[in-house]
Amino acid sequence: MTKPTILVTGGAGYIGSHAVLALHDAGWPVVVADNLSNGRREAVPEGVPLIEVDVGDAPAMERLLADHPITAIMHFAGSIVVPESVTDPHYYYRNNTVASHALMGAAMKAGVRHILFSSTAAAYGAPEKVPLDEDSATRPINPYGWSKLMTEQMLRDVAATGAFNYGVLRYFNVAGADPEGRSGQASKGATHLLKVACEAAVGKRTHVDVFGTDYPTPDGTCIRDYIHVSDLASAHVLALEALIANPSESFTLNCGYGQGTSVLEMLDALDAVNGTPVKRVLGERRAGDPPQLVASNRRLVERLGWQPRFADTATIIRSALEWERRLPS
Ligand SMILES: NC(=O)c1ccc[n+]([C@@H]2O[C@H](COP(=O)([O-])OP(=O)(O)OC[C@H]3O[C@@H](n4cnc5c(N)ncnc54)[C@H](O)[C@@H]3O)[C@@H](O)[C@H]2O)c1
Ligand SMILES: O=c1ccn([C@@H]2O[C@H](COP(=O)(O)OP(=O)(O)O[C@H]3O[C@H](CO)[C@@H](O)[C@H](O)[C@H]3O)[C@@H](O)[C@H]2O)c(=O)[nH]1
Repeated sequence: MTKPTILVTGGAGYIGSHAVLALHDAGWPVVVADNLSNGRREAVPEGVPLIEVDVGDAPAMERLLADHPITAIMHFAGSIVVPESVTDPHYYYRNNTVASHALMGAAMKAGVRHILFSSTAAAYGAPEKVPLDEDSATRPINPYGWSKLMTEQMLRDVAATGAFNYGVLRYFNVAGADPEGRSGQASKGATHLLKVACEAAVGKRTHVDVFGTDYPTPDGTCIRDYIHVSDLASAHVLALEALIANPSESFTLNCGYGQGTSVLEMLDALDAVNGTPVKRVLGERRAGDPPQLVASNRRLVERLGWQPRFADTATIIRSALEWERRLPS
């Protein structure tokens, strides 16, 4: 039986492109909507239509949804850098919350039945204890987290009217690259720890700054739960199948492995994989960083039957490093 067509917003970006690969590999017809503000045309596989459009442009999205028979939307498009959200909150609310509102309106007009949304561990703020389950308090400490949490709330309220069902996936720190080398993180001026560290490891940067060494953690640096992007992509395919199979049910699920790694542990692990140490410069804290974020993934595993394949930190690092070596400067 032919599978229904899925619209992937932000499908030319890092995580979205891996979801497109996972969908494509599993035989789902896909259409990508991306304004290429941080995405790359080459990240979209041949044969997958890429429509260059801003998801906040409601009339344009209505036209797109009239032109393509879309059953479900995976909504990745948005702005992603926590400290940037602190310096330019207005932009973050516009590109994340307001644009999602516009997309939702277009989806309702077109009768789209399912929406899967990229949310974030930043919704939990600076939790006192980890691991975090989905019922943990949501008190963001930066505008990025709020911009996503507000979108979650809109989805919840609109879905309650019966317009569609939704899945909210709260990703913890996404890292690594497609094991087959077809995609990876490629944006210029990247700020994510492993990406920056891999750039330093292959000589594209001189060093890695360690932002803060006085956090209340064992080695003083922030702890995060790094999840391989391809394991996250497979969670998306399972979540999509669940939304379609149970149209009256919506869900919110953490996506992480439940293992915390500090900044220094990550850099040590990279040095071990790479064989030569990357220069570290210990510095001040960065704005908006919570000390630790670690997921409980019990609900994701139980509800979707998710089985991660790349949870080993060295595996994540190896894939990121291989991708970085092949990526032109
Ligand atoms: N990377 C992480 O660790 C992480 C963690 C939690 C949540 N997320 C969320 O996952 C999603 C994807 O993140 P990513 O890391 O792949 O980032 P990315 O920047 O690589 O991908 C985002 C894509 O969306 C596009 N885009 C941005 N604004 C748009 C708009 N208004 N209209 C159309 N396209 C637009 C960009 O061009 C880009 O291709 C984001 O919503 C992000 O908030 C990421
Ligand atoms: O050059 C760097 C970059 C980062 N860090 C630290 O490394 C940790 C992780 O930072 P980063 O990789 O930038 O990710 P986060 O700020 O934790 O945010 C990511 O992870 C969140 C979920 O936890 C997502 O919501 C965000 O979109 C995504 O950018 C933080 O303690 C940073 O201070 C450094 O010390 N040096």
